[in-house]
Amino acid sequence: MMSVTSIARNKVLPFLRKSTKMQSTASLSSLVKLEEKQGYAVVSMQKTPVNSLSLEMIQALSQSLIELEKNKCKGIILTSACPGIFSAGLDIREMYQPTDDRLNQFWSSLQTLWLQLYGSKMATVALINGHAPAGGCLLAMCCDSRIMLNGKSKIGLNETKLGIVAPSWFKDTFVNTIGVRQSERALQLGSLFSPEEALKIGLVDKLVPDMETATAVAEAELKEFLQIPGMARYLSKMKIREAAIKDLSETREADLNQFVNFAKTDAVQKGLGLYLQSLAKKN
Ligand SMILES: CCCCC/C=C\C/C=C\CC/C=C/CC(=O)SCCNC(=O)CCNC(=O)[C@H](O)C(C)(C)COP(=O)(O)OP(=O)(O)OC[C@H]1O[C@@H](n2cnc3c(N)ncnc32)[C@H](O)[C@@H]1OP(=O)(O)O
Repeated sequence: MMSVTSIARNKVLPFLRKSTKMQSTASLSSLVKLEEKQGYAVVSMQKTPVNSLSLEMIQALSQSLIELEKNKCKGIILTSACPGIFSAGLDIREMYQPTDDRLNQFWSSLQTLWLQLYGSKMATVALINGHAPAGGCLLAMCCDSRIMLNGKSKIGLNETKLGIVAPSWFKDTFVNTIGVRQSERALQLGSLFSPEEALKIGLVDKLVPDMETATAVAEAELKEFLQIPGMARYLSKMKIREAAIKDLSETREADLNQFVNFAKTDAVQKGLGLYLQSLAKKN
């Protein structure tokens, strides 16, 4: 007879059967630092300067989650070692003038990472210690709780500002976090929120004034989640998330084709080129 655990796993984790070509652990460890603490781990993204999510970075995060779950880790704090930046989101250079093979691997790896983190059995807290636009915001929203450092940083799904569209599973994650009306408005406008605004709409759960407080608050938050019986906590989380997870699990190929076709259109390529130029001009 199947246990509750295996039923849950079969129901929401079918993506784990699909393997993507992974880099060796050694070559990925320079991008993500894992610090094991008592009963949990701190996962620090350390791809300078802005933790952009390149193919290698996405795979490094995926690999870290696989290893932590294999080691029966119960919870993580996801944060950044890059000053002032949580993550600048997807590496725009991966989408600009790409080769077909790399673009396919890039998107497929991102799908896998989302399925892993959004559907993780571990308790997950994002310590957002800097900017978190687009894919950076997505990573944070995959966690169970978000603690953000107060200050000048911004968080949100700003895709439309780049002339691109957040895919359905980004939208689903957003809606599950802040609700339909706020998502509809913010997705269209590509809104980036200050920490205070993000707190007000429920995009983050707590603000902290400095890093020392941030670490203590993130640890306390994680411990609160870990005090709940693990299976009850996980299955409750899945009640909210499983429809979105099932949807992407069943439509990965179509979602990949839609992304690749969309990303390669002249309009998108032109928009991404101009956006990259505008980032470079800043410096
Ligand atoms: C029709 C139906 C369609 C259905 C839909 C189908 C498919 C969907 C298709 C597409 C969806 C794709 C989804 C994308 C989500 C994303 O994540 S897109 C990325 C969005 N990210 C951003 O807009 C952030 C851009 N960066 C910044 O705003 C700033 O860099 C910062 C994060 C606020 C930090 O500022 P700071 O001043 O500290 O640093 P710099 O700006 O000087 O940057 C340093 C350095 O890093 C480079 N860089 C920054 N961000 C990125 C990035 N995201 N990717 C790659 N490179 C980045 C920047 O260019 C600088 O480089 P340098 O000049 O060489 O030093």
